[in-house]
Amino acid sequence: MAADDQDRLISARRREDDADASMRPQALDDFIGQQLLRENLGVYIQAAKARGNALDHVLFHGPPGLGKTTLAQIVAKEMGVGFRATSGPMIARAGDLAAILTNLEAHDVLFIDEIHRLNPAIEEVLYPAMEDFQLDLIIGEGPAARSVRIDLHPFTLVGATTRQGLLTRPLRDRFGIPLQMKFYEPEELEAIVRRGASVMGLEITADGAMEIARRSRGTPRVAGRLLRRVSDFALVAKRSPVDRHIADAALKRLDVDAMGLDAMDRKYLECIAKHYGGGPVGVETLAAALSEERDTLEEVIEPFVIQKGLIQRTPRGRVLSEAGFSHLGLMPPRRDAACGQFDLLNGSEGA
Ligand SMILES: Nc1ncnc2c1ncn2[C@@H]1O[C@H](COP(=O)(O)OP(=O)(O)OP(=O)(O)O)[C@@H](O)[C@H]1O
Ligand SMILES: [Mg+2]
Repeated sequence: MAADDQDRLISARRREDDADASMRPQALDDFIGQQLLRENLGVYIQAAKARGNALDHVLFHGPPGLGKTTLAQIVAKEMGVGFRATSGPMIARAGDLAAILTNLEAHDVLFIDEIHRLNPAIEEVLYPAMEDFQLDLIIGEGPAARSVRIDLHPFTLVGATTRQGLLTRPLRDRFGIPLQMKFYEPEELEAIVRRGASVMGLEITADGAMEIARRSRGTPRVAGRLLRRVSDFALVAKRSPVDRHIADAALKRLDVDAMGLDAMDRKYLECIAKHYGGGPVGVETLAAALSEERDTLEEVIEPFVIQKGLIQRTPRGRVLSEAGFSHLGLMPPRRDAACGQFDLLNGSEGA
């Protein structure tokens, strides 16, 4: 992991700090944004409760910081059941999973974060547990080994992943309710910023909240962090309420640009523009050039810059779009229509 990863607002590494926890909405109705997903989930929960069943297994997938963990907790609260949380890399042995599963009460939610990082041997144990609420365990070793079957209470597995593509097919297929999280609209983030400000007891104007919202990478976690930093600048500068000017000044000092890209995002775009003539360039090459992990590029940086149309992912690698060049203040090179390559006319240094 690169040294400057510590300074990033979001990263591939988990960071559920206390500040995050205090801002978590507690009920489906308090959860802002993801409207369709939220409405559908509400229906499934209501129906499961009406039937007296455990909710079917739910998989949340999408970029970091969009509210997967928050929604998992809300599912348990709305169902009125217990909540147990673990993560893929934390479950080292089949016995660990067995201990967790046998301790669940009827209809409980078991939350497995980073479920794409589950060890394959443990996934095998999970399949019958998810499908038939049964656990098949091998006890003992060698000729004395025998298998035992344990019945489990019906439970709901809630999985979260930033990389749906890395989930094995059999695991993915066992989730009755796969839900994709999307980046948030500025208006939704504005509401989240206002709500956060009121939790913090901070006065903020509508345009101040909107300024932070627009520059939050479509991500509530980023909005929360930017709000806390802006609040620090405002406090020290003795400025209240927080308005657009103080927000803008603070965000500039945090090196967050008008579109919400941070220094690392821009370094990524500049690398493609200046060292690879706008691409195509493979993700491994980029990761090496930037001294970043490939996962960080794919999970954290690329989803947002792709959504913004700044780069395109092609079979031959990443390509900076015209919008990407102009965001960097560079002239987009002329594209050779025949092969879809950029030619290195202006300013680009080439590889
Ligand atoms: N819709 C929302 N409304 C208000 N706050 C939100 C919303 N979604 C997320 N948050 C806040 O954003 C922060 C991050 O959310 P959460 O931890 O649920 O994200 P995540 O998708 O689980 O991220 P990761 O993939 O990194 O685990 C939390 O502080 C949470 O309170
Ligand atoms: Mg999470």
